[in-house]
Amino acid sequence: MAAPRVTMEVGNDGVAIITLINPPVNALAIPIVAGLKDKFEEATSRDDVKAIVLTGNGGRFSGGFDINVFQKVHGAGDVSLMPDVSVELVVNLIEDCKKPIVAAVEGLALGGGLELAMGCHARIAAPKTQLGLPELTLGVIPGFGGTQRLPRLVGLSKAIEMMLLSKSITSEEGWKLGLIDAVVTSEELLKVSRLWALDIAARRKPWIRSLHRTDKLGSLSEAREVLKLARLQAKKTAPNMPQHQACLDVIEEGIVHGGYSGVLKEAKVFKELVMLDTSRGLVHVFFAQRATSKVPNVTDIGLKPRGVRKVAVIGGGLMGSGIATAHILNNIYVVLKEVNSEYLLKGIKTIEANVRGLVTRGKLTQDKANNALKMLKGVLDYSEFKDVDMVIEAVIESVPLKQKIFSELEKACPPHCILATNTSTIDLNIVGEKTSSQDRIIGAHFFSPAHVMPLLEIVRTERTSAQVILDLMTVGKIIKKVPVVVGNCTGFAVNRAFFPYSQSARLLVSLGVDVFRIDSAIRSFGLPIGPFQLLDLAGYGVAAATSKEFDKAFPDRSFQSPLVDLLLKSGRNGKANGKGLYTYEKGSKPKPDPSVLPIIEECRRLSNIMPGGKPISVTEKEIVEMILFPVVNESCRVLEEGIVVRASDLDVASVLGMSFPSYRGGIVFWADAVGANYVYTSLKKWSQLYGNFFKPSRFLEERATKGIPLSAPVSSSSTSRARL
Ligand SMILES: C[C@H](O)CC(=O)SCCNC(=O)CCNC(=O)[C@H](O)C(C)(C)COP(=O)(O)OP(=O)(O)OC[C@H]1O[C@@H](n2cnc3c(N)ncnc32)[C@H](O)[C@@H]1OP(=O)(O)O
Repeated sequence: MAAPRVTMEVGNDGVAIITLINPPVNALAIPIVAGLKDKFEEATSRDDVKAIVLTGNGGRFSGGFDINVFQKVHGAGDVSLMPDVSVELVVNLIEDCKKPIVAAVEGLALGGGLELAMGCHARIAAPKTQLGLPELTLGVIPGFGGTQRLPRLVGLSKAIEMMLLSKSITSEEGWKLGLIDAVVTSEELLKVSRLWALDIAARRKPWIRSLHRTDKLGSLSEAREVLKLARLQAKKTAPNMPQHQACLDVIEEGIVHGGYSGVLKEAKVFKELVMLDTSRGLVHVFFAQRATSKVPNVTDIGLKPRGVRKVAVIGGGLMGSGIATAHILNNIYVVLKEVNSEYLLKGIKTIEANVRGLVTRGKLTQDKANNALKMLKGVLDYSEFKDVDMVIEAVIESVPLKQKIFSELEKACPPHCILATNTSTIDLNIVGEKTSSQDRIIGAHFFSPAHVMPLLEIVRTERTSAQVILDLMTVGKIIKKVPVVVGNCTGFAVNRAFFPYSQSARLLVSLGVDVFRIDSAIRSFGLPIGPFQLLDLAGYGVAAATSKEFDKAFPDRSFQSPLVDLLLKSGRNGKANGKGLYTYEKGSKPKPDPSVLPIIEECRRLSNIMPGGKPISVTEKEIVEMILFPVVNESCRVLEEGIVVRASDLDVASVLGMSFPSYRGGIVFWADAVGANYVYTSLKKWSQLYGNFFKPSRFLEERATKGIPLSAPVSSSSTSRARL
């Protein structure tokens, strides 16, 4: 790939076109920043240049500052690696330039890209250009003046919404708001921008420096009221993320003391934030998520994905209907098969409700909803299966039933058809045992609700063909999931790594720790709900069934708690029947139910593991560690066995599948930040006190004692090649 560069061409009309070239998104890498400074200096000093247009090569203006530099800053612990762009380039060379500068934007202008454009004196955009300041998702705030210029261009409330929610808008919306001066076709973009720049030079159009504007900010008291509300909101929605409050503080500085003062404070706060663990975690997740697209021997062997136009889903239960919804929403024709018309109707109704729910929440237009529902057909037999490209089986977890379905599918579907199962625990080799199509059998493990949760765990066996894996990865992306390819074992990567999560929580209860204190400690750590509220949500039947699978697969380290059985015996089934560890009333948050306390006492009596018969005393931090370190321990086994391609895949899977806080970078990244040796010594201590459940794995012990990070690659000789 050619080196990143900035070019300049001066036309006969006296307009210099400065172009960013750094495919694929024209990220503002250090050489690009240096190139921009050079070209703007040159254009300013040249007598033959009357005006300047700034644009990006290849149909994309810019995806923002080069996020690789953040990683370098994190690695070196040296913030001085960040160049001064905000004052030196955007204020001094662009906004204060004595020649007019117009940004010609197309495709996307995000982060630092949009900030460069806002420093220009006008912005012309091609249709549907994506405009946004998503820096908060990386743990920082906009750092090239965005916190100051965006409120001045679109108004304070809209700017806060765009920055705090990292929500981008289209160029059409941007034009209505005043961020964009004109929307023109892609073909006309440069022509119109050149003329616009010349018009500014000739004073036929206004020469506007965004930082100097105040007309959209409202009065000081109005602005303070908007900021106060935003602070309260951010406290609720992002309690553990410092960048939200920091962003509002910096905006306020500019409103009170003027835009330039805001720019200076922004640069200072940006440098503080980029060094925090929040930014380290979020930047790690950004790259980790993109790395999941690279699967050795699948995406690097020249295969081309085959189109998947028609998909059959077997089973219209909660999972099946969610999976069908995800496909029809993205224009893929779905045949939903059920065993009788009653179940089929129920499945179709669930899909309709899923789609309607998105319309009610403003996430889908009525038109798109109608079109999506047209892509669905319910059937009771296999006659429609003759031309499907993929089948996803989503029936109950029964081996004989799944085996029967797969041997029927082999006959009913065309030979190219992908045969996928949504099983969350059963070995895929067993599912496909009665077929001779092992190369087409693959796991498509969705997380509930399947049309909302972003993770798609793609499970391959040693016989699944690379083409089939690639095709499912491609469909996964089309239906807006993040596909993570994993190996075949009980629970695959996510449920396998996280099975100790609910078990350790139940073990703590048997040791005398309060159920609701455990949930609260886990919430404060950053998961949206604690393990017991999750248990209520999933239903006790599911919990009992999955526990059995893990007891069977890992008897040496599985903790068998009597809690779920006792709850079931008392007529409780969690949220589903409104009777769980919490009470559920319409319109109010779940409340701890004090009437479960006798059941918990009975559970402790039956477990009989409290040392000396007395509850153990633990801090909140110990609660979190006693629940999550066993997850780290199992993750180590997942890594050692080669169930995932790389450690960061498990980070992404934990964030997207288990809602592990993204700002902690995922389960393995977090464990490395805490320190493998600390995790190891803690587990060792607890295993001596409370038994084998906590016993450190060989992999953890080795890495901890040798001082090797858990995320460091596993040598191929120690990985079971059969899995990946
Ligand atoms: C000081 C400033 O205020 C700070 C900043 O500007 S921070 C940066 C703010 N910008 C962002 O957060 C945008 C991040 N990028 C994205 O959201 C998406 O990549 C996108 C919408 C631009 C494009 O999405 P899509 O077309 O799906 O491509 P995607 O696979 O994500 O990215 C393509 C490649 O570009 C890279 N890339 C994208 N944006 C990048 C950036 N800002 N810096 C470095 N690399 C970037 C990706 O890592 C990926 O690399 P790979 O092919 O080696 O894996």
